[in-house]
Amino acid sequence: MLYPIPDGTLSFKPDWLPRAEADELLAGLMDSIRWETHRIRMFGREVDSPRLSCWIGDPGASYVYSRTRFEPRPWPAALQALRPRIDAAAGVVMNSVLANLYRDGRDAMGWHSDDEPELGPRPVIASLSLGGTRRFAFKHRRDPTKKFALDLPHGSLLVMSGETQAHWRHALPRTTREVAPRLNLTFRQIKPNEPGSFV
Ligand SMILES: O=C(O)CCC(=O)C(=O)O
Ligand SMILES: [Fe+2]
Repeated sequence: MLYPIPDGTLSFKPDWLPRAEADELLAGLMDSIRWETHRIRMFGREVDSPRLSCWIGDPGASYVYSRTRFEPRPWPAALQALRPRIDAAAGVVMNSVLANLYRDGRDAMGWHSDDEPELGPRPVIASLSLGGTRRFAFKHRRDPTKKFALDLPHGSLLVMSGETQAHWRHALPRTTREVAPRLNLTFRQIKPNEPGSFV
């Protein structure tokens, strides 16, 4: 269903993936993804990102993030099987996914927009959440008084499209609450011919 916001397009399905399937996918991906600590640039310094990650995609779908180029790892079978349903829900064909594992409430992601050149203008990003519910926050880029947040439960799908990345930043803040580990998958379409990417 549409989640109305100014200057962007969000669609949110809290129970997109049936419970049993979400449970099975979470367990399978915990084991089959090669989790690593990505290095990111913060205030001009390289630091470990506060989460585990893996860049997965079709050959050639490489991605520059925080000035580091990531070559994609191959799709685990369980994710490969899910691709047609993600594509159908998002209305575009995805060729890559950033997997993030937030081990506890101290793991987080800072404010950013997914506006890298290789995503092209008005990117469609489909975010599937598995595991512990965490709060996902939005803040308008020009008017920080415009802000909101939504809880992303196990099996939910959030699709960000239209002008969302151009006008909003988003973050997954830390929390002091007891939270179960959370696995998030942001499916993307890398455009091989956009400046910034290489094939
Ligand atoms: O974990 C999340 O829900 C957000 C991840 C995210 O923003 C990203 O991968 O770009
Ligand atoms: Fe993001």
